[in-house]
Amino acid sequence: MAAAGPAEVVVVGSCMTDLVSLTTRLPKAGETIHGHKFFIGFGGKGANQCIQAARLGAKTLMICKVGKDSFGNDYIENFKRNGISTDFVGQTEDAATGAASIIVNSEGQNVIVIVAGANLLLDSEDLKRAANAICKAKVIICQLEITPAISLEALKMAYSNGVKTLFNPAPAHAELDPQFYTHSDIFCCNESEAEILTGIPVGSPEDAGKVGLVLLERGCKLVIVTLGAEGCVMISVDEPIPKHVPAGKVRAVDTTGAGDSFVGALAFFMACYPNLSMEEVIRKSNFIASVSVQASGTQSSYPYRKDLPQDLF
Ligand SMILES: Nc1ncnc2c1ncn2[C@@H]1O[C@H](COP(=O)(O)OP(=O)(O)OP(=O)(O)O)[C@@H](O)[C@H]1O
Ligand SMILES: [K+]
Repeated sequence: MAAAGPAEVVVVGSCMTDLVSLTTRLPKAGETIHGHKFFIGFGGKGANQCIQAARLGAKTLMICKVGKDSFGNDYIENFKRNGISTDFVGQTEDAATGAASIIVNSEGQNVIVIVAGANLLLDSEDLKRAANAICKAKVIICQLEITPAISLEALKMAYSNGVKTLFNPAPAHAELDPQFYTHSDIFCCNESEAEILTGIPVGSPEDAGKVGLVLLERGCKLVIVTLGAEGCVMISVDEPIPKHVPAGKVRAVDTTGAGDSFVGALAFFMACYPNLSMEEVIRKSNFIASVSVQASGTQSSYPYRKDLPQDLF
């Protein structure tokens, strides 16, 4: 269980239950087919990032909303098992816990339906109740799987109290409120999000550097563009020359959830090792995320501190 005292990493974001069916092919409209395997997974970008930060040893707190249903109860248990404070996990009767129904065929192609449900009912009142925790955190993480105005409100609350803000604009919206840029200490996106936000297609570290410059001009303090197996590119107001931080070579078996592992690790190292340079924080986060791609599933692939090389800490 987490120790007493304020949480170091606070996440304001989503929880989703993944309902996954494996089939040989995807069904056509109106068709019923039989799959060969079904499993339920814990997902949602906010929760994933919180779980990774907690498994590395940060004192974490989740601010989110689930339904008053069995998926919601199970999700709260999942947070508790990972040592995450659930004081501000609300349960509503007005919507179901967020769910992603996923069908994957034998070629690995998928169709996905997401019903955000209770995630969209997280509101200003919920943030006000958690204001003390937000303002005492070392790092706050927000994404876009809840109502964007609520993410922005949380970022502003944290920013105005000197809490480091880490914003992950996922899933990307082309018309992002410009205040997201000016209230992000760290703005971390992947290649496709980078393209949606800037119109610059990203296929190389050079392209990522161009994106970084555009996002600095929009007001971010430090931009990270993740590049899958290539690691990522960072650029900051203090050092406005793009720097490629490569990831180690590994045998990837399932890259699902790598981006959230990376963001959770970033928050952990920023909160718990404030004297590390950002380049070192990013190098270590690349390593953590590269461990996650060597195991299947999302949260199920996220490493625990005890299983990692101890020179990371
Ligand atoms: N094949 C890989 N080998 C090593 N590291 C990887 C690999 N794929 C991803 N990573 C690590 O994970 C980080 C995030 O990956 P990526 O840029 O693919 O994020 P993403 O597109 O948001 O991922 P996803 O949507 O699959 O969660 C990378 O910066 C890198 O550190
Ligand atoms: K994985």
